[in-house]
Amino acid sequence: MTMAAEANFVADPFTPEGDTVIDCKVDKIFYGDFLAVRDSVVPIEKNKITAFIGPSGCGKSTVLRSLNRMNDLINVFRFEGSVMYHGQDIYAKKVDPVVVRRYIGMVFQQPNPFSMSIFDNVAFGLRLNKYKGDLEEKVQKALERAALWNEVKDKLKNSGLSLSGGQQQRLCIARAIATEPDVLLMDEPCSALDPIATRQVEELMLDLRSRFSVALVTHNMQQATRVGDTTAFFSVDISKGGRTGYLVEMGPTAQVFDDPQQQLTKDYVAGEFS
Ligand SMILES: Nc1ncnc2c1ncn2[C@@H]1O[C@H](COP(=O)(O)OP(=O)(O)OP(=O)(O)O)[C@@H](O)[C@H]1O
Repeated sequence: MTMAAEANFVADPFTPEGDTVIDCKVDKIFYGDFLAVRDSVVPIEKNKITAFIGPSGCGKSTVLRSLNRMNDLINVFRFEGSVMYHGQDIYAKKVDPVVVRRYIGMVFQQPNPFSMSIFDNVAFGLRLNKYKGDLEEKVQKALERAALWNEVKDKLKNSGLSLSGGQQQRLCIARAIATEPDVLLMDEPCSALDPIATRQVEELMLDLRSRFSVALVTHNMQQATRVGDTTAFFSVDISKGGRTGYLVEMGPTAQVFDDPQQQLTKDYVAGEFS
């Protein structure tokens, strides 16, 4: 693809075969005057893992964080387009972003347990939501689903910060799923973990897929092929002197990696640029 073509390029929209939970259409995303992402249609499918890949600065995290209005916390952020969650526009005026995040939860790059006990970490969102049922049962279930229960069941009163990095990330996943969100956004959840902990979190993602729909930002192409059902490849358009991210290609992971439709995707998955 030539630079001139790249400047006007808009990816063919990907139409999944199954149900979608989020239909995201980015026209433009700005930070102040800076156009960070343009023209990207990114559906998130039900009970699948959608991996976002692409070179640094192409807007993967920006798009991911737009899916639950996490970027609203940045005052120069501006979103033009629509994010429909089960048909409801999450950017509509009457919508409370705190409620959006109850349905669309988030796990961050650095494990960030709160400075409180393992139990209280997992119970945090439930208490916030004034959960009236059996808290202990809920906490146990979330820790079991996060594949952490057996390692922590005898030390639930210990600080979450006393756990290893991989355990801390699974604790954060338990905290995120305890309130039973519908969608989990994961922003490079393994980048601070060693290979063994990474494997555990990847297996966990594959398990969680039966209950949740997952959107995952990853730098690691092998990770996208191991866990991604669908892959969205973004690139950065530098042709007009800016650095604007845009979607190049989206489809079933096997197709994006083995039979990419765009030359840019071919080069990227072949490791010819990063
Ligand atoms: N809070 C912010 N204020 C201003 N610009 C920002 C902000 N966050 C991100 N950007 C810019 O938006 C662009 C996209 O950033 P983003 O973090 O979404 O990319 P990314 O593909 O996730 O990158 P990486 O792989 O390096 O994490 C970059 O040029 C970045 O500098």
